[in-house]
Amino acid sequence: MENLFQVAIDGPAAAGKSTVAKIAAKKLGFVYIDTGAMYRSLTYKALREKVNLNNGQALKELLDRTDIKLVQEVDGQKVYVDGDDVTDRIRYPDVSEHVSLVSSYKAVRTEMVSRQRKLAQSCSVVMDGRDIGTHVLPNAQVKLFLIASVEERAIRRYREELQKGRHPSMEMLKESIALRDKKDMERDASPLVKAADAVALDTTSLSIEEVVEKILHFVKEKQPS
Ligand SMILES: Nc1ncnc2c1ncn2[C@@H]1O[C@H](COP(=O)(O)OP(=O)(O)O)[C@@H](O)[C@H]1O
Ligand SMILES: Nc1ccn([C@@H]2O[C@H](COP(=O)(O)OP(=O)(O)O)[C@@H](O)[C@H]2O)c(=O)n1
Repeated sequence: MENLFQVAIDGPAAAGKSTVAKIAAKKLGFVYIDTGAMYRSLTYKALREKVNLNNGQALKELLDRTDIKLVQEVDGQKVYVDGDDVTDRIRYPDVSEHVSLVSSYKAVRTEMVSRQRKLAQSCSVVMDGRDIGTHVLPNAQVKLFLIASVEERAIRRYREELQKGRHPSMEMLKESIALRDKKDMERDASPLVKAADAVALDTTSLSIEEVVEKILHFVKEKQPS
């Protein structure tokens, strides 16, 4: 237990957190934990069950009867809600549009954080989100805060959407990314902010491989030889 290692990766939407976290975890033999997928899962279920998204207590009660599983499978990480594979569904625009509201409630966050800490109790992890370095894993040995210009982040999401056969408007993508960041930064309960001891990394002109290399370098520096 004492040798467990924690890498915390935070930052705004589409900065590349989950992409590099996934690759770094694989290279390190650590477990990758996508906390955004957990908030997205609750949002998806709340929309499906028509729960009032302005009622934090109702959302917390919904969470109490919701099983969320992050499972590493051969073809990538899958997300299951009450046994159903929702991996793709939780990335749809309706979920993206409402997830910042759902994740703004303290009662919801307290339960999510407790689940996230449990997941990190028995194995070394790379965990990404908005409050990992500041709140979920305050003692993580490596903390990174990934940033990139909003233009670059919109382009990255645009390319991703094209690959999925969708053709979104670049302006709308930019707007929705900027709006989600604003909501995440302005909420009262553990807002998106760089932890004082996190390293800020601007990935605007870095490749995925370069960012992963930097993460591995920081881990190596902190790992006892
Ligand atoms: N350094 C990078 N350079 C170029 N594209 C990147 C980089 N990092 C991530 N991407 C791409 O940007 C998109 C958003 O990345 P993602 O990991 O989903 O971001 P986040 O988890 O921060 O929201 C993905 O399509 C990913 O392949
Ligand atoms: N630790 C976390 C992770 C995500 N979230 C919320 O969940 C949303 C979706 O997170 P995500 O990581 O899937 O977002 P993307 O940047 O991948 O689109 C964020 O915009 C936050 O509102 C959070 O509040 N705290």
